Amino acid sequence: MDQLPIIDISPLYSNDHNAWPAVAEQIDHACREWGFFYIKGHPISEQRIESLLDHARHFFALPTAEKLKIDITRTIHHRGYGAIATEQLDPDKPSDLKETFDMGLHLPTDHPEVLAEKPLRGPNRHPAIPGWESLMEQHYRDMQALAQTLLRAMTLALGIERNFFDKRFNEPVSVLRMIHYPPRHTASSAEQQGAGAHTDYGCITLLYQDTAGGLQVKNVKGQWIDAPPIDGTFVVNLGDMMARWSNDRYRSTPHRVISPLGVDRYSMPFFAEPHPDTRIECLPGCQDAHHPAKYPTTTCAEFLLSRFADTYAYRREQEAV
Ligand SMILES: O=C(O)CCC(=O)C(=O)O
Ligand SMILES: [Fe+2]
Repeated sequence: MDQLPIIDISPLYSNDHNAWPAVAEQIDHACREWGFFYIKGHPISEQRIESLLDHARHFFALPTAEKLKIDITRTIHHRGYGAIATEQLDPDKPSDLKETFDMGLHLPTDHPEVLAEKPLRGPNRHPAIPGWESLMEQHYRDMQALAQTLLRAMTLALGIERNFFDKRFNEPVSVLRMIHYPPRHTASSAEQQGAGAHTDYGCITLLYQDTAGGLQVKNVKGQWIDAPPIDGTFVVNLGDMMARWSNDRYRSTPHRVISPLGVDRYSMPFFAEPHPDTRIECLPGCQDAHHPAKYPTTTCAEFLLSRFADTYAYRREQEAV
């Protein structure tokens, strides 16, 4: 148990639907054993990734005042720039040494859900970098499609209808994030983590990481193991909402990022989450007389908001007033 599985998902993109069960079985196994795996054979091109990395380097190198024009803490929509130490994923450690850019499904200001001030709904806030907005919006759509392909494969093992997730991921609250981890300069500052130990909140996360390394995953024995960068892959992991949905058949596994020594690190997670009103209740195939439903029903938005409040001090303050 010291190496994460690597799953070739290219059969999911062939016309031969007989090829699906073998991939679905590998995914199901990885979700039960690890809650973490790599995928290769996905349709996101290397050229796309290079372009995203160029844009990320450009954006994070801007003066702080410029980045703060889209400060995430000054909007109710949870989009834009999060400065260093905005998040503290591990409450027992210093705040995270990272800066972030978040975007979601763009809903215009006259959309009924935005007018009604529904949490997590709203317009995106992009920096004024030529080509940025179209690149990011296209990548958001492509990552959403990739996530839904994986979810469709998961339905085979979960014993639910093939379009179960597709129906619930209409107008999703998925988030595409770019992260810059500045280097720590001495080995003695190991306490300072890029991202403190945490589990993800949502359903399924698809992570691109560059070549710097530093991502670690807790295995079932409680040991931290490296999840090193592997060319052409995404790291996939499940979050707490999927653990609840599946009645803990699938694991939401703790992970963290050790700040890189002497180099910058860039990563891009895509957090796939359903429509905010989706009821998160034990899937029919995940309960029986011996395994009753463990968790009360919640909704996607209710659950995510409660978890955000744990991570962001500014959100706790907003809720207190
Ligand atoms: O940057 C990474 O490699 C992981 C980030 C992460 O775990 C998160 O943002 O939830
Ligand atoms: Fe995470």
